[in-house]
Amino acid sequence: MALTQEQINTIKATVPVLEQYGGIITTTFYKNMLSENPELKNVFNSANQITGHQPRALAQSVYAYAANIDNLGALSAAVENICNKHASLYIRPEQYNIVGTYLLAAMKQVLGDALTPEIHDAWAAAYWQLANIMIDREAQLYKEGGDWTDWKKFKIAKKVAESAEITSLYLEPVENVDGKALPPFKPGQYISVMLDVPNLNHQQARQYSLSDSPNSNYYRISVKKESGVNPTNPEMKAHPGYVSNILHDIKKEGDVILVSHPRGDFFLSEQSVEKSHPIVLISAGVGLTPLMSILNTVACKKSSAAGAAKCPFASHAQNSGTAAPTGQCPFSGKSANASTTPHSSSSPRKIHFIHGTRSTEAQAFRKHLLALQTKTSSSTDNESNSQGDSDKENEAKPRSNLDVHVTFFNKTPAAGDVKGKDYHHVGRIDLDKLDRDTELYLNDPKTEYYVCGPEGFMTETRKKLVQYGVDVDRVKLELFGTGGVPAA
Ligand SMILES: NC(=O)C1=CN([C@@H]2O[C@H](COP(=O)(O)OP(=O)(O)OC[C@H]3O[C@@H](n4cnc5c(N)ncnc54)[C@H](OP(=O)(O)O)[C@@H]3O)[C@@H](O)[C@H]2O)C=CC1
Repeated sequence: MALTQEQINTIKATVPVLEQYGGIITTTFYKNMLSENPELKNVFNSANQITGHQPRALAQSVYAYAANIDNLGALSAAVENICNKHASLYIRPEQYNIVGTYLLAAMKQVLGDALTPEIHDAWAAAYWQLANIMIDREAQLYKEGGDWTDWKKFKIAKKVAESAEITSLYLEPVENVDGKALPPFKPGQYISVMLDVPNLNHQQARQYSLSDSPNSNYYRISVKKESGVNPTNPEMKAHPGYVSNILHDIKKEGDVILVSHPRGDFFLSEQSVEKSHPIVLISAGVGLTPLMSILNTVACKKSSAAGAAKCPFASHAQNSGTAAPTGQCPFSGKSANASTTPHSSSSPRKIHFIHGTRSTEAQAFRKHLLALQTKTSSSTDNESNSQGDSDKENEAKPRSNLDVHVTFFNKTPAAGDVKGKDYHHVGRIDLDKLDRDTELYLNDPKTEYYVCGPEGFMTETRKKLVQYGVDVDRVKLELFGTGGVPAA
């Protein structure tokens, strides 16, 4: 039911209180709810409880809700982000009862008599207004997921080290009994992975971006091993990294884990895959994972349009070792031989992959990225290249209607790294160091920018692009770690 004007006024009047006490309220809320409902510890991220990230993110969301209570449209992107995350955790409508009860009780506990019955009732109505919007959206997402309605068992078919700290896991469904292909996903989306965490005596779920283009046989995630925790040492409780360390150190090829349906509101749309405007993919650290999926998907699509017999770019064709799908452009599900895009005769589509890392050894997918750049560079179209790639990589060289350009920022290049090849700029990513027209494609009013990495990096990058004159709608940030509400 819609709020009355009086309730809206009451909620708005509490904005300054939330600014001051929001963090204490949400910390109290999580503490009480999780101690009295321990089964919910499987759902909430324990590391984020310890670091305080989760209460902070919720406080930020509650504050944003109150501030926009008379302009809910301003929250739709954040709501979509959170609903996708909820759906990837199989949150159910009945869990909204528990959350609502404990949230209002925490307000009472922290604010005492200042929470008058009138304010309490206004907040109860506001809570259920939002909860119902979210329950409806999540029901829709579950429906779109078809018969995949709960966690599914997947086997770790293969583990591949991509850098000193990032390892890819190729996940194949165990229960694919009816021979159905894996449902496709949109490049940029993530799955949740659920594991037992022996230290905590409960399960934990984490979201990981899918890092390869969609295909019918497996999902690939590429996981950074978060430092500072030893999953076999029960003393090491107060540090993030429970799940990533188990995936790196304990889970082996052949082991089975639980996986959710792909979700997420950060993706390259099918229309954008088909179009020809430039794309700039900007990542820091392990934030490159969803952008690898976007890159490989566009590369696959373009190679299929150019008539390559099979997709030569994505890992399912190059190095997975898992059952490789044959001759399929997986995003479209059409034969790779079919010339499907309207752009095959136009100039190559430009993609610039800009990536920043702390060091050379932290750089994942470097060989793949450089090979893709060489193979697609417009000047080397179907000619032998001069960068000395392996025979296997040259074998796969398609006719190129794609022009991939790669720029590495590296804070500490290794001895022997060659500037211009192994790295291009020393330091953190700095867009001012790039040419506005030939590297950022600011001269094309349709260029899209996809940004993923630490939150400060994403918001600073967006700010900079907007300063350059880019319309904010063309800058997409992956905000799943922030509940969709980034710091300003
Ligand atoms: N799908 C997704 O949404 C994913 C999101 N992420 C996000 O990526 C982040 C972590 O990635 P991780 O590899 O651990 O990152 P790191 O802490 O290793 O940082 C990676 C690089 O980013 C640089 N960096 C950090 N902050 C900024 C900034 N404000 N401006 C420019 N450069 C910056 C770092 O520089 P320096 O060393 O100087 O700090 C470093 O070179 C997490 O916040 C995670 O939420 C990661 C994976 C997937």
